Amino acid sequence: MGIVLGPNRYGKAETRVVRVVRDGERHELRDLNVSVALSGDLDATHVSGDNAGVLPTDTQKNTVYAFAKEHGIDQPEDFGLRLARHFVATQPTVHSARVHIEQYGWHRLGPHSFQRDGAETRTATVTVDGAGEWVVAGLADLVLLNSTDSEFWGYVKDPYTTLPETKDRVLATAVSARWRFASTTVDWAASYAGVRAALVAAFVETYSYSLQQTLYTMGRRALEERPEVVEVRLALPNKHHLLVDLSPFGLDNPNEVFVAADRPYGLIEGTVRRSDAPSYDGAF
Ligand SMILES: O=c1[nH]c(=O)c2[nH]c(=O)[nH]c2[nH]1
Repeated sequence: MGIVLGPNRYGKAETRVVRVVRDGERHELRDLNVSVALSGDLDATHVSGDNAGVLPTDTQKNTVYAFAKEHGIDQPEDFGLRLARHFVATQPTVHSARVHIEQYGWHRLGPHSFQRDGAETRTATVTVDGAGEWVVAGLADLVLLNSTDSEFWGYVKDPYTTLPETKDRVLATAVSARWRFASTTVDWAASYAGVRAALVAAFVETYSYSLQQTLYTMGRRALEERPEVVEVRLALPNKHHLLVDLSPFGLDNPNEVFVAADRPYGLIEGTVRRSDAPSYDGAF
């Protein structure tokens, strides 16, 4: 009984590309997850390890980033067609290219501020104990992004530091916030809307030198605008957007094409509270 190679394909899956179009103050944002799968005359690499016909998946990923810069991203169908045609037209061994794209929706909060569609959750935690009644409201997975007005520099450099300083970066986070009330007689709906609006406004309006600074301004603004709230606890993952080096392809990249890295990520956590209202861990 003989053994033969059956159907096969290969490619780079889930290239996360974020394209910012900078039209002066007003930016546009495209956020895609691109998966490429190529097939054709690829028996040799499987059967004997001869890679002469293999376009590396790393090259496929680079092509996604380079095309995002050179041609921009308008409709995902057009972007997919451009990529798929390119692989089939330029690689003699590739007879079929399948490009699957997920586009994440964002809506505008300001000229260069955006909120990811969907995903957001409202939470409520109630505790009744010997010390009293406590209500903590919150939200999770509120994904926000500023495509400019964020710097990060002046930090410690030790022998293991490689991070370049930046005067202009993308700042993005998935806000997890929980806030404690002074009493149990509150207009919960109005309060929730007010705290949420304060958190979002502070994120959008803060010119940021660190996510830590943004965290503090968010908590502070919620407390300033909502007297019924005494303590805000925030957890802000730094959803890193890393600038892609397009110079090997003769392309510049003035903060336009980014890798949206999912892990590892910085996690910035902090409490902002009224000085006359001590934290009460039992409520959270
Ligand atoms: O806003 C930031 N805070 C940090 O502490 C940090 N660390 C890092 O690598 N990048 C960032 N960004």
